[in-house]
Amino acid sequence: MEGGVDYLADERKKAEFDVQQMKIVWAGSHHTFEISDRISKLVANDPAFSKDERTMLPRKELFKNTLRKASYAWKRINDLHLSEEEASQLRFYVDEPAFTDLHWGMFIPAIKGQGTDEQQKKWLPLAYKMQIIGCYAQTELGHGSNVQGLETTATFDPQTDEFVIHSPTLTSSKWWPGGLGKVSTHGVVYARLITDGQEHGIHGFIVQLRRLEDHRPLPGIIIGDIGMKFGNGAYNTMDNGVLRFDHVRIPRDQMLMRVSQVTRDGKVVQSDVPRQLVYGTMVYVRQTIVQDASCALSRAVCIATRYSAVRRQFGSHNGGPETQVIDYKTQQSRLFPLLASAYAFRFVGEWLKWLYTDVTQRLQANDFSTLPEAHACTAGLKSLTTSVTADGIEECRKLCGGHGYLCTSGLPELFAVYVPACTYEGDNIVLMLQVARILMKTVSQLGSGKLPVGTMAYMGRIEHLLQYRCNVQKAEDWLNPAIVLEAFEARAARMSVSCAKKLSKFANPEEGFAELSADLVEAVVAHCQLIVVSKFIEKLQQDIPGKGVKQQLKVLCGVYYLFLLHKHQGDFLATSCVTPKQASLANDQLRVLYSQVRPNAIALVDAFNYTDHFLGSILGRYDGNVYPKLYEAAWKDPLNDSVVPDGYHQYIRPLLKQQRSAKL
Ligand SMILES: CCCCCCCC/C=C\CCCCCC(=O)SCCNC(=O)CCNC(=O)[C@H](O)C(C)(C)COP(=O)(O)OP(=O)(O)OC[C@H]1O[C@@H](n2cnc3c(N)ncnc32)[C@H](O)[C@@H]1OP(=O)(O)O
Ligand SMILES: Cc1cc2nc3c(=O)[nH]c(=O)nc-3n(C[C@H](O)[C@H](O)[C@H](O)COP(=O)(O)OP(=O)(O)OC[C@H]3O[C@@H](n4cnc5c(N)ncnc54)[C@H](O)[C@@H]3O)c2cc1C
Repeated sequence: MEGGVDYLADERKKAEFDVQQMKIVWAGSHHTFEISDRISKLVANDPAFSKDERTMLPRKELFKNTLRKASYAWKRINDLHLSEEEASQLRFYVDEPAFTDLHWGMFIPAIKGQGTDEQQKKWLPLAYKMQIIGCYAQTELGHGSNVQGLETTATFDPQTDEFVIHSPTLTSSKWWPGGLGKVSTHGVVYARLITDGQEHGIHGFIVQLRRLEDHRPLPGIIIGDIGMKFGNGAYNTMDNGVLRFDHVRIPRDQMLMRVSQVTRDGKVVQSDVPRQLVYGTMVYVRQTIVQDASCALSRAVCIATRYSAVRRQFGSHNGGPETQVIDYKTQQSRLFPLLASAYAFRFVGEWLKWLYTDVTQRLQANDFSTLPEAHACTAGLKSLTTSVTADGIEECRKLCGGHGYLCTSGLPELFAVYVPACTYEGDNIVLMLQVARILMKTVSQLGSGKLPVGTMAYMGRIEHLLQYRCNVQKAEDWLNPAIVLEAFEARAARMSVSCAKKLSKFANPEEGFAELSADLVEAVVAHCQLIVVSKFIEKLQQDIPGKGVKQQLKVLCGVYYLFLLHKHQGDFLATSCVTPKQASLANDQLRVLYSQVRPNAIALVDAFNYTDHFLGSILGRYDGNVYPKLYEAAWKDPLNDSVVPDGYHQYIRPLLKQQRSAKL
């Protein structure tokens, strides 16, 4: 803090709860708090990880700088003998998208999830030591969402016991994989398996792309970066790549063979694991993306909340200070639901991580029963949380007024880095439609005696939910979690049943599904919101120590669900889950909760425990010393290097001269 002055000190004194305990709740445990606190400070205090000039660097310099940081980070990880968990926290706090994200986040998980024990033994040690660097090369120029439509071929040649990897068309060029453009030596490449003239669907293959000696592409491989992306700095630190194969040969044992094997004589043998495991890496990453959503949203909310307490406009009485913009009810009604959503996503992310771990353990024991639930939850929650987060970051920018538009606010870059999360790892609408299929299947099986499980279990009480009447009579009734859960369950169930009824009127179900897809997406949103609300409520049933901590979380949970109820009151009214009077009472209660959040708002964002380095925002500085720092930063812009700009003599002077002579 500059000169030890904390301009937000008065705000911090207002807190009605133990912030240190809330930090532990946010982190998930004492252990994770200790690691993230120590590692974030380690990164923040190391000038080699500075981010100050990132948005001003030309692409080549920006990229080289990312390589420098990634290599330095790797050195620190080794020098300090960091554990896997600490190393991953270090990469997180370096806060710069890089090839390492895909190496650790997709290449290694793909080999772990789809490789046989033998393949894992061969490739993982090399990858763990970064003696090879890998990417996840699935998407092509012509197809991303439709994985079955990929065109790259892997044709088995029994003569040589090899696969021939080939890009038969321009549209079969791999396009987008992160780390591919300039760095990766290897890729898990997804291709259409062909043996003996027959197609056997999409499979993953480990393919070496560049020579380890001089980094040049191997024969038959064309490889490069796909070009600048949205925003300054932002995701341009990543070398998203293009890749073409001209009959590139790899040994047979480089097909990832956990799901299917190709024998020496070219026979395809299916294991007893489901084919969908080929998509397993995507399930894993979607789960991490939900956790990442709470990080990105909390970061934007932290900036907007602190700045809203610093910023004053209007309302001065007798020469006194003007009103802090955070005290405007409209500001609160835009900001506090996002604050509550950040907490909600944190807890649902925690739960999803548990679900994923559980599914993985079951898969190892050949129990595949929970795979559809894992697919539905990761797909649906990835879509819901990334959409809300992307919109939320932009809302936070607006909440910061004009200064939010400056790169030094940190918000434009955060938005630009974050917004592709709505597209990568599955376009949000495409994924919602996957969940819609599962929902419709669940509804259609309701009469069959097969009870729905997991997050769909509420559908098992369909009779009751279709007859349900909400019995809220006064505003405080909306603080009763049981009432809220039933209202959300009834809304989700009724929307699904309504879609299923309409669907049954179509002779061709696929045509019906396409025709009703917009309604189906709305039903999926209702279902996923129910999951988030229910996991928040479950969290509150745990023992949460610390003065006032649980109470604050109750308030935030209330803000989260009552805001959703208010925003989607059309759904709740149209499905007769609430009456107009009850919806109005919900909104009354929401306003009460906003006023309870207000004194705690700064402490609630302090609980994220973000360093100023990580936040990367003058508006979000911990000490609230915004104006002098904004003023200082302006002078550091390269445009201010000279008083008279380059180009003056060429363009401005002749213009001014011409106007003067015209006047004369
Ligand atoms: C703090 C943590 C920090 C970490 C931060 C992480 C952030 C990372 C940051 C940056 C990294 C960015 C990485 C981005 C990488 C990528 O984008 S990789 C490419 C991702 N591509 C996609 O996601 C493609 C999306 N498309 C698909 O997933 C599928 O093609 C499809 C599901 C849309 C359709 O597939 P299709 O084969 O046509 O399937 P269907 O016929 O519809 O379904 C057949 C059955 O399979 C079930 N199913 C589908 N997918 C899965 C799955 N993933 N898992 C399990 N099961 C699945 C589906 O329900 C059907 O089941 P039934 O037969 O029972 O009906
Ligand atoms: C920053 C970034 C990083 C990426 N990294 C990687 C990577 O490392 N490896 C990799 O393999 N890929 C990567 N990708 C690719 C990414 O996974 C795909 O772009 C993504 O899956 C979306 O597919 P698409 O581009 O084919 O979109 P499209 O499917 O072409 O989507 C276009 C539009 O069509 C709509 N649409 C498509 N199908 C349907 C349907 N059935 N019903 C209704 N609407 C539909 C979509 O909603 C969307 O509005 C990355 C992408 C980005 C942006």
